[in-house]
Amino acid sequence: MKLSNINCRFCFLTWILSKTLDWEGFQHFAKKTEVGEIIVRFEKKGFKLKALKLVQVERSFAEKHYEDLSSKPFFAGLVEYIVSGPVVAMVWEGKGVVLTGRKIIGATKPAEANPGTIRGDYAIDVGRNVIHGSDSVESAHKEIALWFPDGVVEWHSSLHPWINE
Ligand SMILES: Nc1ncnc2c1ncn2[C@@H]1O[C@H](COP(=O)(O)OP(=O)(O)OP(=O)(O)O)[C@@H](O)[C@H]1O
Repeated sequence: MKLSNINCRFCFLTWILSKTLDWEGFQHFAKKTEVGEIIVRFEKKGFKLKALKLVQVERSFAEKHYEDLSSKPFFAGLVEYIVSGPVVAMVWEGKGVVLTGRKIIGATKPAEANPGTIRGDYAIDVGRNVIHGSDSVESAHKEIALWFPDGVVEWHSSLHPWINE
């Protein structure tokens, strides 16, 4: 499936980071933060899941993903965090999903994130803020191409007319 088939005005890439190094740790994290619960937040809103995978990210891949932040003092720690365990990468589609998705995720600093947002509910430290979301349609295009080079899944939801005007 070619990315050009997607209306990327509505594309959004997000992932959930594990907190510890091993799989057991990830399961603990998943239990603590309920990865499924996080997915449900996007589903309940009415967004459509277009791709999902669990991956152990290579350091070079993490550096590529965060290349725009390479001059930041926290860059090394950020890369360390993302490679420290498996990552759940997802593509969500829907009207305004980039903007709304970032509201669902909450402010970068969990202390400033409202309760009810993912970071407000599941995180404390900025360097462990659990989840990432593309900050613009342009970066969503870039990130989807990086994370899902084979494309995403095109499917039709029977709920579409009940959610969208
Ligand atoms: N001062 C900081 N100290 C440690 N880590 C930070 C700091 N600022 C940002 N980060 C980490 O770098 C990530 C990317 O920072 P950015 O400024 O792009 O924030 P963001 O757009 O809210 O986050 P994201 O792109 O991950 O959704 C943040 O999500 C956070 O994990």
